[in-house]
Amino acid sequence: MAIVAGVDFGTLSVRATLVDDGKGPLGLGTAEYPLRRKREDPDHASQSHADHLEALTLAMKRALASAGIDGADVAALAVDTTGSTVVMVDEALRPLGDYYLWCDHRAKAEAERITEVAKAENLEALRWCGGAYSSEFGLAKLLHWLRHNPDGRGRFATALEHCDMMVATLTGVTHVSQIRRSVCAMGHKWMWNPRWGGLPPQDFLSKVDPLLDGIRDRLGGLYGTSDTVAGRLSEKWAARLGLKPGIPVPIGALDAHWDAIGAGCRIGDAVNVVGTSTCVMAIGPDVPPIQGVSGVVPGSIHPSLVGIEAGLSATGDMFEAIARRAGTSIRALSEGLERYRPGETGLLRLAWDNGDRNVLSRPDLGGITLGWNLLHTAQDELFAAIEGAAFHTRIILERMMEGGVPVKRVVNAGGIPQNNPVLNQVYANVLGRPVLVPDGLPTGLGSSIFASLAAGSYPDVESAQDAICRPYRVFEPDPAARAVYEPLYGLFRTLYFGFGGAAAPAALGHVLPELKRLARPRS
Ligand SMILES: Nc1ncnc2c1ncn2[C@@H]1O[C@H](COP(=O)(O)OP(=O)(O)O)[C@@H](O)[C@H]1O
Ligand SMILES: O=C(CO)[C@@H](O)[C@@H](O)COP(=O)(O)O
Repeated sequence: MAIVAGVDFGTLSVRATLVDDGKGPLGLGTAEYPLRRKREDPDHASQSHADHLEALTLAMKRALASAGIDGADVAALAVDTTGSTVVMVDEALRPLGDYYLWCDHRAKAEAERITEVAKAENLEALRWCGGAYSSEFGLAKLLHWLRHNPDGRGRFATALEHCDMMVATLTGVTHVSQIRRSVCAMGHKWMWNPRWGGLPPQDFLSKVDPLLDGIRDRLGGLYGTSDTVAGRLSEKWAARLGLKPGIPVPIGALDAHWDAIGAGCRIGDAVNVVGTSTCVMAIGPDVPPIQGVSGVVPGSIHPSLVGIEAGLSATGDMFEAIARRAGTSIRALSEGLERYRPGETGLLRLAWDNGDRNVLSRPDLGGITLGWNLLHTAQDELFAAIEGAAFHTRIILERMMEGGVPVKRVVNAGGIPQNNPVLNQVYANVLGRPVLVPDGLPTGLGSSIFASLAAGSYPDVESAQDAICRPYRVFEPDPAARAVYEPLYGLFRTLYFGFGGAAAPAALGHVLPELKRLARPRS
């Protein structure tokens, strides 16, 4: 048994969790970093490598202090991050600018072009990412950068997912030829899959845009699952983090994937990782591609199973925006939420404030709240937004089940379910089934599980989960809520597919994009 460190880079902060892998969590440290957004361009969301590194140093220091242990006793370190969060680098892995964060939607035109050519070429990879390539995904972001940075192209060597850049930095990689890449990040966000020999063929990529000529080679490196050790903690980073040099660092992964493992995910479970956004995660031995579900990838969540990911592009940030607009905090606005009856507000809220990730894949949609009267409050809107996130999650879960993913248990993981019991109860009522919530789950527990595998404490994910995962608290559905939520869900579906443009006739699908177009500044 060993003490290990699990690092989890979220949207606004990094969390370092120290775990005794035979006993449980010892300490936690967090540190925030800025997210750069622009009111004049809501699609822009960026972060800097330097800010990430500074925050990691601080978070680890805080974690060691809170655990009261000597950093020299930490036997392994693992890192997960958001994604597709992409940075372009030169040959020595120096950033050529800031990261395009996962929620950056500047690459809409590039994503549409990739989807268009993929459809024309009948590219198999498109089916495995749900039938549309997203502006949240890496290839679109890379092409956007190439199109908009003609002066940087000469120094461009490759693009890296945040998890791969962190692992490369911490293990002292100084040249692109030594890069290790995460099958999880590259599989879900870059159409990498061993089924068709890795990335999509170069002639497809060149057809998308000649700026992508030769890109397949530039996205090389050793691709691996997270049970593979990527390297050893460098002297420099051991000194900075207060840890021992030479400890193993496994190949990284996307945050929600390891959060699912940390929440005890097994075959038959759907894990809703509810945080800034929501990722709905499941695993299976053999899963077909599912229309509208933006990723079915072997080895992503669990190294030897197929991982399925779908989600909502806004959740906690939508709640926070409701509180901010009302001049208050989410904590204050949440007080008294437990007094609401299902559907009491008379409001129906679509969680499209950051576009739709699944099942429509439409970043051009915007949030809707329907049913306002003159007496409604911000708290009413918050409750309706929680119900809306639950309805949207139900649409995704139903699509997954129709696609052949068995869902026997629903687990709520991520940061919000730990702090908002009302949300868990609403989810149980809307889904009409029990919702399990790991009791006292520290963010980063999943990351510790992969650190523990790298330390050699356990032979496989399941035995590490048995030792490390938390027991569940169960939220049972209230049968009386069903009478309200069933008809309300019917209305929600009508709105969702109506304004999402997928219903026939698609009479309303143009309304939200048109609102956005008219809001743009005129030249
Ligand atoms: N009590 C709460 N109820 C609802 N949302 C909350 C609450 N506390 C924090 N949030 C939201 O949770 C999000 C952060 O989620 P978390 O899972 O901690 O981080 P991340 O998504 O970065 O991994 C923020 O958008 C924040 O506004
Ligand atoms: O899309 C993924 C993972 O695939 C996430 O990184 C992204 O939704 C952001 O996650 P968080 O909401 O910060 O937990």
